[in-house]
Amino acid sequence: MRLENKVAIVTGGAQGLGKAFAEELLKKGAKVCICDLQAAEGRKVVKDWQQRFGRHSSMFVPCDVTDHDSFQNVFRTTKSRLGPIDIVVNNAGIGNEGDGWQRTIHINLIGVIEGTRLAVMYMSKEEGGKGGVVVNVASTAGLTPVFNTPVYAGSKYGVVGYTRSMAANPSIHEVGIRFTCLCPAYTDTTMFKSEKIDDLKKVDSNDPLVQMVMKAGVNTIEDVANGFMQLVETDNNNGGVMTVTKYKGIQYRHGKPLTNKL
Ligand SMILES: NC(=O)C1=CN([C@@H]2O[C@H](COP(=O)(O)OP(=O)(O)OC[C@H]3O[C@@H](n4cnc5c(N)ncnc54)[C@H](O)[C@@H]3O)[C@@H](O)[C@H]2O)C=CC1
Ligand SMILES: CCCCC/C=C\C=C\C(=O)C/C=C\C/C=C\CCCC(=O)O
Repeated sequence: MRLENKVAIVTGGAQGLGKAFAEELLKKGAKVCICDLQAAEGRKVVKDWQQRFGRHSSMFVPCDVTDHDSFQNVFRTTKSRLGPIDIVVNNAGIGNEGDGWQRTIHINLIGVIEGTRLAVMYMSKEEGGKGGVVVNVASTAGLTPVFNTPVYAGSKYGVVGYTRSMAANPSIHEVGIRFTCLCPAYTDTTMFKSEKIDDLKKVDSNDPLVQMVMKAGVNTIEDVANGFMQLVETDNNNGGVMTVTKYKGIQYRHGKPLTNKL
């Protein structure tokens, strides 16, 4: 897909991976709407982008992806201000495990399903849209057991299964949307830093969590953004599940993408 003048929505785009994904799209000439719970940060980021990429390059809409009306408003506003939507990146995610674990499922899995359904409503050729690509951000925790975060891992397994099943639709050519899944391993963002692995390492470098992180390595944000851009720009990867790990780089999992005909 050529990105010049394409219109993208990135959820959870005020910081971390979502912000980096949006910025890479802007560098290639796309127009981007980021949405996020963090309104002040989101507005600040967009103000900077408008100076660097042009006044009409980007916009921020406050949104909680667990709130249907608020999420639908993002799609409505993006279409009316930037034009028909081509790319949807369902990236917003959290890692609550104890009290509040249900919110992890609501944001990480139900929020992604909600965003994908809205993408189909706005982008499907069967609904008068232009087609395009959906990137659902899961994790390697959606492909391999992670003992310390079972709810988070369960939410991400759900994202992988849901996305692959959407891609397996026999009428995919009429829909005209590629459904893809991005699965990074540990990546150096606020979410990862909140795990305080370095502190844990000082106390006990044999701790099983420390061992797991050391084995997997820690991606830079740029490593993952490179994989993201490859997923978006490659036209024949419907159903593709891409992992990005420090020790093996960018790989497609589950063998070949389900169909390469879109
Ligand atoms: N950092 C890591 O090690 C990895 C992260 N991921 C996934 O990548 C995605 C992005 O994570 P990071 O950038 O690391 O995290 P982050 O915590 O830096 O950024 C997440 C963003 O999502 C927003 N957000 C959270 N809940 C929201 C909601 N209900 N509605 C709208 N926005 C909401 C936050 O305000 C924040 O701006 C997540 O889905 C995460 O699970 C996947 C693998 C590894
Ligand atoms: C309560 C959950 C908080 C965790 C949030 C912090 C970081 C998120 C990281 C991930 O999503 C990645 C998680 C696990 C990776 C696990 C193993 C990597 C193995 C890679 C491989 O097998 O190739």
